Amino acid sequence: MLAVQQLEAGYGESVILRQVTLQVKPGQVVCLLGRNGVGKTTLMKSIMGVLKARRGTVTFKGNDLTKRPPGERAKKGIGYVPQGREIFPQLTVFENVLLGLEAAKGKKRHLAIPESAIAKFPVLPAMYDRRGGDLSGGQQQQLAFARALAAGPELLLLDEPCEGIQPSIVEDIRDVIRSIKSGGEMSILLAEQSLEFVKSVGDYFYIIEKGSIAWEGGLSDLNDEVIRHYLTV
Ligand SMILES: Nc1ncnc2c1ncn2[C@@H]1O[C@H](COP(=O)(O)OP(=O)(O)OP(=O)(O)O)[C@@H](O)[C@H]1O
Repeated sequence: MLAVQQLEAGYGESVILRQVTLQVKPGQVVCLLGRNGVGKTTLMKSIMGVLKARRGTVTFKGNDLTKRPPGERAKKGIGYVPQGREIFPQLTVFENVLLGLEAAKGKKRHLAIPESAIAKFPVLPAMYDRRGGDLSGGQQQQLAFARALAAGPELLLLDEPCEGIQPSIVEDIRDVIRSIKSGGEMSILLAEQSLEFVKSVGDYFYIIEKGSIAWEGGLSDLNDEVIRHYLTV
């Protein structure tokens, strides 16, 4: 479904990602692990097209999207929940969710937020008229998640969704990921620091070190030695 081949990306003079190759298959939850600053967010941005690839390719459902802008990737079915959430603080919760839908489907007169996106976050409708910026961090995370789901993506990029979030909302997010997974119709690429969390939802794991894939494997391969070697700080 998603194939990243030999990707190189960076900022200004500095090259951050080198020869990154990974795959996400239909229905899979694939996790990106790695210590702080190794390039997980840079990879997410490159897949979404927010950051241009310098070399290599990003292919989604057989289409080469490497040179395509983020809006076109969204229309093709890639949803993105960025690190730090990036909701619009001055807009209402409703408008924020609607923007996700518009981004992917184009402006239409009678856009309606799909029930399926909101049903996963039942706290949101009661907050529709509140400004996004007035929500707690956890509520904003749920809003960013719902905004991405509103577009009906086939692949969801989730960048550290649990970072700085209160435990009850982390549990909600875990439940949403599990329900998406059991639905089998969406794939997820998840960057997350919490090992406990990724182990509870992930099917396949990539560990990044200094901008390159240093290890990959299934849940049973992600043993204490691998964790000590690549992930312990
Ligand atoms: N806008 C930017 N301009 C220049 N350098 C950047 C920029 N964003 C990130 N970097 C650098 O790129 C490297 C990789 O950062 P990135 O945010 O991708 O790592 P990460 O694995 O997501 O880290 P974390 O887990 O802390 O979020 C870091 O050295 C960082 O300082």
